[in-house]
Amino acid sequence: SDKILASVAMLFKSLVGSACTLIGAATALKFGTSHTVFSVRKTSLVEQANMRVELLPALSDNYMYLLIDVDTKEAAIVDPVEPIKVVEAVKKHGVRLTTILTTHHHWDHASGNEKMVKLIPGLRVYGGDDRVDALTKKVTHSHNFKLGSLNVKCLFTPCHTTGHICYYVTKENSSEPPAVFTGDTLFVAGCGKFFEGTAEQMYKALIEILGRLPPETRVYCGHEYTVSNLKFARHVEPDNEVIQKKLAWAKEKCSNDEPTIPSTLADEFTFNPFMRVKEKSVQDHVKQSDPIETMRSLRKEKDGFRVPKE
Ligand SMILES: C[C@@H](O)C(=O)SC[C@H](NC(=O)CC[C@H](N)C(=O)O)C(=O)NCC(=O)O
Repeated sequence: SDKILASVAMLFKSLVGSACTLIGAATALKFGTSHTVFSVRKTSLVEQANMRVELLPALSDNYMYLLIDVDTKEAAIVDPVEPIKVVEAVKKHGVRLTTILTTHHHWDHASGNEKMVKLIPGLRVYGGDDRVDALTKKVTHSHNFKLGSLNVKCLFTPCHTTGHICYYVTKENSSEPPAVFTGDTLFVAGCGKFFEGTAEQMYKALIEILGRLPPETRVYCGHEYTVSNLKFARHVEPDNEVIQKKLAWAKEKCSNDEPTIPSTLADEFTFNPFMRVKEKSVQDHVKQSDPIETMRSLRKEKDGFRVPKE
């Protein structure tokens, strides 16, 4: 069952450790031995007149997102790895869930799809990869569809996985910020590992696709990695005060088991080293002068980076 799956995942991740998990230990519940500690992260709601996004923490550091079109009460769920939590949220909001938006095929994002379609038959399951469970609609770059009165545009961002899709959500004639669900392509202050792709692809995804969306676009990513990502960002740019401030803010959020999400694209360009590969300070750190080589070197360095405990 998904409860057993979630428990195994949490046990695994608690042994490995993740930034927020460790910081949240002060308010954490303890399960099993004294070595397996994880926090109970809070849900939170981002409310706009046109759309609502409920952040649903899942496993130890994943996020699922319930996206609601306020006008029609139609909803979509992004990466529903814990289906029971999703059904509860759908009931709480009194919305009609029609759609699953899958960012990529990894189990911690897509393994809830089968159960989700059993619980709510008829769901449309979007994704960009044949490996996505219960897929009903395989999409490619720039595929557009409606969720009630909202427009959803699929952005193909291969690298973490070959079929990764980000979902960009807008509402016509709205002055409110759009949203982008970035899965494991873009994290707050970081990016996904290049499991199935290259630095060239991640450069295209971060700088040429996501980076060209409106700067005010809200970024909803797949994991709560902000604190550990910012510690790496600080290592890359020790003199960047924006990073220091954002890290202090993120630590505070995590110690209260609150999310550091959403961020905005404009903000990412100020503290995310992988979005700052054109900056001299970042290039100097990795002794490169080309943005793509900088991306490659940064990723290699972060893969071996030991996150300081403080
Ligand atoms: C297979 C699936 O679990 C993932 O790809 S998760 C995303 C991946 N996370 C990790 O490797 C876990 C370590 C992580 N650094 C942490 O802070 O806990 C990933 O792409 N991470 C990005 C990174 O920069 O490490």
